[in-house]
Amino acid sequence: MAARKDQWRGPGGRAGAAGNPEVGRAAMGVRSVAISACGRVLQRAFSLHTAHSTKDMENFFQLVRNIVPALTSKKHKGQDGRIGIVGGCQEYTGAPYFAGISALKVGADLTHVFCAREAAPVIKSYSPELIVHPVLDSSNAVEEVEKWLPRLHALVVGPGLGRDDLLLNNVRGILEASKARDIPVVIDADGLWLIAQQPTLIHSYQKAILTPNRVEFGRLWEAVLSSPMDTQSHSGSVLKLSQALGNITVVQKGEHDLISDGQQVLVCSQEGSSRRCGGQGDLLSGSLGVMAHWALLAGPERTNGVSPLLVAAWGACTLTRECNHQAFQKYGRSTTTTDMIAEVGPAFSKLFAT
Ligand SMILES: NC(=O)C1=CN([C@@H]2O[C@H](COP(=O)(O)OP(=O)(O)OC[C@H]3O[C@@H](n4cnc5c(N)ncnc54)[C@H](O)[C@@H]3O)[C@@H](O)[C@H]2O)[C@@H](O)CC1
Ligand SMILES: Nc1ncnc2c1ncn2[C@@H]1O[C@H](COP(=O)(O)OP(=O)(O)OP(=O)(O)O)[C@@H](O)[C@H]1O
Ligand SMILES: [Mg+2]
Repeated sequence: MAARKDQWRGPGGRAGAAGNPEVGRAAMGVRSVAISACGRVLQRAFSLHTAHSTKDMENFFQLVRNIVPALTSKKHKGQDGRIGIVGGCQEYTGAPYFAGISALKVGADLTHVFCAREAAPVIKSYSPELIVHPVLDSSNAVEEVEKWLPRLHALVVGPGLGRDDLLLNNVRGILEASKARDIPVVIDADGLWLIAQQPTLIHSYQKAILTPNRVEFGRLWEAVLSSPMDTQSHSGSVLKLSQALGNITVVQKGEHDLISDGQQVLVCSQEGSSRRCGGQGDLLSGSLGVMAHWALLAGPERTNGVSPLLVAAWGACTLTRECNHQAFQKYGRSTTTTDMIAEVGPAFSKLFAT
């Protein structure tokens, strides 16, 4: 049994070693692929869909490398990513910071955080690198954010947002405006709370990626599917939720990350660690914001026909878990998300250097 962030784990504190018996098991009509740390296919099961060859899947790291933009002296600031983070309230200032700084460390050029007024000075004080807009609880929040949308390549909605109705209402408007402009949106944390209240907000929007943890996944499931979840097949459940939401990309985080676009399910089992400090999901959503932009820019030709958002999600999951692994090697039980963020550069080079 995997440890949860808030779970007592007994003397020794070691993570349960047992693998998830369900991983790699295909639901009917699901192609499920588990990829090891070295990118080798561990298990595959096929039913209705045409398989990618084993070699294709071994090259999954290469697909991520293919979407990473070249560093050249010909570029100007902003070209490799201007990412917006929508979140940050009185209680939660760490989450939007983690998401924003992670996007920068992965390789975005600029990160804008749109947060509640009270949260802004705090978030600014963590880092001079984030551009912080204290607008999210203002009466004209949607217009204030909309002004920036033409300049943003992707939005990450939800880290540290909280569940205040005023903020959630404003985020509803921001999501509508982002969809109208065809901007990719990663929805995480309390952004998922909003989607569980109103799934139509995001239904069928092909540039949306949802990144629920297990509990957030359960909430979404209840909101959009009347049937009980199949606890025997997590990959089947992720596939089904994606389909019920109009084939948008869903990343279920956990001991193994399951990623689906309603057509197939990828499993990311990159070795992480048994340390489950809060904020790791924020690192993932921020990384995914920039990688989603890169993947869509690169297009399916660069991803061998695999959905660019699947490639981005697999890349961000692999990176987050590798950061966790590397930080844990150094700091063990005292590892925190800040330590993981310090590993983004080395981990990215190790996994995806071009
Ligand atoms: N430093 C910060 O500011 C942080 C703020 N955070 C924010 O805190 C707010 C609430 O986020 P929560 O994640 O607590 O969401 P919820 O309030 O929905 O709580 C989810 C609960 O589920 C538990 N859980 C997670 N994975 C589980 C699993 N696999 N099995 C069983 N239980 C599991 C968690 O421990 C948590 O208590 C969000 O706005 C989030 O962004 C978090 O991102 C953590 C860091
Ligand atoms: N049991 C586990 N073993 C290994 N890695 C895990 C485990 N659970 C989660 N992870 C990894 O941790 C990262 C964050 O997932 P998690 O479920 O902690 O998100 P979260 O609850 O949203 O985090 P946050 O505290 O930022 O809100 C993901 O990359 C996931 O792969
Ligand atoms: Mg979270």
